[in-house]
Amino acid sequence: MIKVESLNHRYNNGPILHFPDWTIGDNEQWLLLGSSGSGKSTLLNCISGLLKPTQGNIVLNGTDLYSLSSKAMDRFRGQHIGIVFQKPHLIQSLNISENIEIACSFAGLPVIKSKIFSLLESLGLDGKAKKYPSELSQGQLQRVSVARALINHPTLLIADEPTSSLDDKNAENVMDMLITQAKENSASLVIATHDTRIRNRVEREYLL
Ligand SMILES: Nc1ncnc2c1ncn2[C@@H]1O[C@H](COP(=O)(O)OP(=O)(O)OP(=O)(O)O)[C@@H](O)[C@H]1O
Repeated sequence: MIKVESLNHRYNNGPILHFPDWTIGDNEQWLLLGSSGSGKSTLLNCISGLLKPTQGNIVLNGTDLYSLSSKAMDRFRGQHIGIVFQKPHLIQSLNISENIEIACSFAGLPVIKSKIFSLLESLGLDGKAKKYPSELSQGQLQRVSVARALINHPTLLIADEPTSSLDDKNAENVMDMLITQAKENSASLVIATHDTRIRNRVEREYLL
C-alpha cells in the first residue's frame, strides 16, 4: 500500500503545488489525471523518491520514503518501484538482457537470467535478449522498458504518459500490456496521462 499524506511542493519561488491525500491499495490500478502544468510529474517524482517534497510524506508498505538516506532510498526504489518513462532510455552499448540486469544490480538484487528470459518472453520479446537497442523497433523497446520496470517485482508500477505519442492501435496495445503485466506481477499501477483515449480502461482516477 502507498500513502500520499499532506503533500505539497514548491520549486524555488514558484507557486505551491498541493496534492490531495491518496491511498493506493495493493493491486489497484489508477489514472493520474491533470492538465499540463498541474503537477503530475512532480507528484510521480515525489512518489518515486526522486524529488523530496517541501512538505508531507510518502509511505510505501510502512516505510516513510524520505526518512531514508539517499543510498538506502536508491536501493528501496530499485526494489519496490518500477518506472516506465515516455521514452525507453536504454543504454545503447548494452544488449537487452544487460539493460535489464543493471536494474537488478542497482537494487542490490542478484541477476537471475532465467527470470529475465521468461519476462521477455511474456512480453513477446523471446529471442531478443542478446540484441542491442538499435536492432529493435520502438514498440519493442517500450516493452523492454516495461520488463526493466518489472524485473524486481515492484510493489508499484508507474507509467508516465506511456501512450501520448502513439496511434490508437498501439496506445491500446500498451494499455493492455501495462494492465496485464501489473496484474500478473501483483503490482499496483499508476498511469499519468492526459490521453482521453485511455480513460475508460482504468476505473480509479486521481485528479489534479
Ligand atoms: N524543476 C523545476 N523547477 C521549477 N519549476 C518547475 C520544475 N519542474 C516543474 N516546475 C513547475 O511546476 C509545475 C508543475 O509541473 P509538472 O511538470 O509537475 O506538471 P505536469 O502536470 O507533469 O505537466 P505536463 O502534463 O505538461 O508534463 C509547472 O508550473 C512547472 O512549470
